[in-house]
Amino acid sequence: MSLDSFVIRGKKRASGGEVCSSETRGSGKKRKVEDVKSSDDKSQLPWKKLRAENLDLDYVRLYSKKEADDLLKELENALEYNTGHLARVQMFGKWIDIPRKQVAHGEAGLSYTFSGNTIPARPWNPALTRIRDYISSVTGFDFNFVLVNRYKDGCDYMGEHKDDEKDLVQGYPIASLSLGQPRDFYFKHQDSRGKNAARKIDIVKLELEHGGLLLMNPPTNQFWYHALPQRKKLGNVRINMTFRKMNPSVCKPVKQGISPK
Ligand SMILES: O=C(O)CCC(=O)C(=O)O
Ligand SMILES: [Fe+2]
Repeated sequence: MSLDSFVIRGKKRASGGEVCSSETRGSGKKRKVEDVKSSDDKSQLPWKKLRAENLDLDYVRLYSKKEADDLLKELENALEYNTGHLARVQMFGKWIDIPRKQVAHGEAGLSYTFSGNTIPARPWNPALTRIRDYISSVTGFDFNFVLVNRYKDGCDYMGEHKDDEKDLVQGYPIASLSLGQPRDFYFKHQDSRGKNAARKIDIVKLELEHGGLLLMNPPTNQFWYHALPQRKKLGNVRINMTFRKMNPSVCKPVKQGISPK
């Protein structure tokens, strides 16, 4: 893969669509991308390293087109997504339907709390287990939880957020595998958000390809927000899986029927 397909340089991309009002654009400056030496312990894959202040990412095209096509098909058949209250989040005190579909799988008893909601892990299925184990073998990190997001087309999106919740093991990478429609993805430093930003720090943009694996290494999620913006002209499905290491719940289960003293 060429460096140019990793770093989004221009405002408009060939695959880009209608510009949405919430879209954020960077300076378009090319950032430094280093090849990781083949002696690196992340296997012999052609990883690309992307660095900025307190941002540390690794990216590789993990699956071939044929492998990624087959996996996407398998997951489309195997996965069922959350509905009802599990498909809602709280934004500025209001409950809204998430603009995509979502489900979590993982070890029994694990759950993920974010934006006012708690998503319980369903058991691992064969496809997710295979993908998890392959990612562990090439990264050297093990994961006990995966959050799956399905974007039916370019209208579905994920807003700016940091994956820094308390139930994540601190100092551990998050491995994000994408299948289907390639989509733009960006990182914005917390000090450079909003009109009254304290600093001006370039946005880091990349394209997440079919079969592409992005490792978000610490301390990235402490300092940088990330988002998958709308691209309304894109019509195809995309599935993203973020493999995570979660702490087992530290809270004791609530006893039913006993009122607090
Ligand atoms: O779909 C994506 O690539 C973004 C996923 C993500 O940021 C998340 O699940 O926290
Ligand atoms: Fe995220």
